[in-house]
Amino acid sequence: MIERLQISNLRNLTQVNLQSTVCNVVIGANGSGKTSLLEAIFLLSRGKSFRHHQPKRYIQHHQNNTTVYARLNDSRTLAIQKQTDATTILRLNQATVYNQSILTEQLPTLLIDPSTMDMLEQGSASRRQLLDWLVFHMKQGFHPQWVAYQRLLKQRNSLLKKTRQLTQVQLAELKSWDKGLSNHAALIHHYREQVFTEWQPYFAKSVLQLLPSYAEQLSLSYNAGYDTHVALDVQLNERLEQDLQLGYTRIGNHRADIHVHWRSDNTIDNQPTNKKVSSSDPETPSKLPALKEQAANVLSRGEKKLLITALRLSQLPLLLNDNKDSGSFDNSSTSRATPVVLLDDITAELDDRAIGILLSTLAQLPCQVFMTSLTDDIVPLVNELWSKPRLFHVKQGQILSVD
Ligand SMILES: Nc1ncnc2c1ncn2[C@@H]1O[C@H](COP(=O)(O)OP(=O)(O)OP(=O)(O)O)[C@@H](O)[C@H]1O
Repeated sequence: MIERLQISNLRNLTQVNLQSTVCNVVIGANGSGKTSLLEAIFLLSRGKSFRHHQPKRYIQHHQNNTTVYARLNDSRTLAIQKQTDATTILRLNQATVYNQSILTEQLPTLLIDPSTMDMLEQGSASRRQLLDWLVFHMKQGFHPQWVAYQRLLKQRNSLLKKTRQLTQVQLAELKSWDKGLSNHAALIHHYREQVFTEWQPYFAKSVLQLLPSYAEQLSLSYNAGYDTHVALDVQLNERLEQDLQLGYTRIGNHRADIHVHWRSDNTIDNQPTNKKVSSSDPETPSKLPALKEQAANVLSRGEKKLLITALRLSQLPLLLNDNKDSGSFDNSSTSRATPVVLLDDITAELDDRAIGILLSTLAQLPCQVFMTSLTDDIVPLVNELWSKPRLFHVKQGQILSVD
């Protein structure tokens, strides 16, 4: 859990130094700097912003760098400095580290913000990241495989981009990369599939809480991005001509996706397709044929937000149970940090009932929460759910603790 947070030169946050607790509520007007505070914590955890990829966008104007520092309740310290040319300096317990994943492991952050509310309609990347967030934190072997896969994929794509006609030497090189890709792909898929299977009952439970009328109708599916019954290199070889025309690799783990499906209830499956259904036909069965659709095509905008909240929220108890099972909530130096949940302006996104369910679920879990809000309407509920929440007011980049 973050106990002390220091930020310098991130957007309008020139110097922030605050002491945080389990639940932290940050209240301020539009443009005061609330989201920037969450952005800083996310940056420390993930090495990137959830708003802009280029550091010069979030580094304060006329400054060369931004720094975020956190001291956790077990005295571990984490720090990141991003410079305008994207140079990154990372520190764990004052020692320089060269891999962002080391900080990510120490500080798992889960973000629920307005921009993630479109993930059902967007391309697969944000949904894949949703699954990979869990896989990263639950399966230690995943990240090195993913890094190695990405490296080979990049090499392959740059070759495909360069030429449409491979020389013998290039072909031999490509085949050796494909072999490597195939080995990493099998493991990446294995980890993802395992975690996906464990996730499903948690997702069903969250849907039951947040979208009870859809409890029987919504289900998740995972698409590996290629046919997992055949080795990836065999498929890449078969598709080589197409990939050369496209200039990139069309199939593989980098194309994996998760989908939420909606299925009508009160239905029958296997309705003969040649049978005309008519309500006046005495032979017409009382139930209608089953309908299946992507949930995004059926749910209202508000329901989609609830669904995305259910997807996110369901990940936490799974991760926390996994931590317990793997014995990592002990005092050893390898113990995982408490997950930090970043809720940006949820009152603008969700109705009161959903906010109540979301917050009461979070209050029961061993996680830390930072939430932002335009008004203090949320405070009575927070006071009911958490024993000593901290309240902060933000004004033009100045953050003041209320208590
Ligand atoms: N690179 C930058 N340098 C300095 N200030 C910036 C930079 N980028 C954005 N800002 C300013 O930082 C302020 C804080 O923005 P932020 O998104 O954190 O506000 P917010 O409190 O979350 O607002 P809202 O409630 O409207 O979402 C804005 O006024 C914006 O103009």
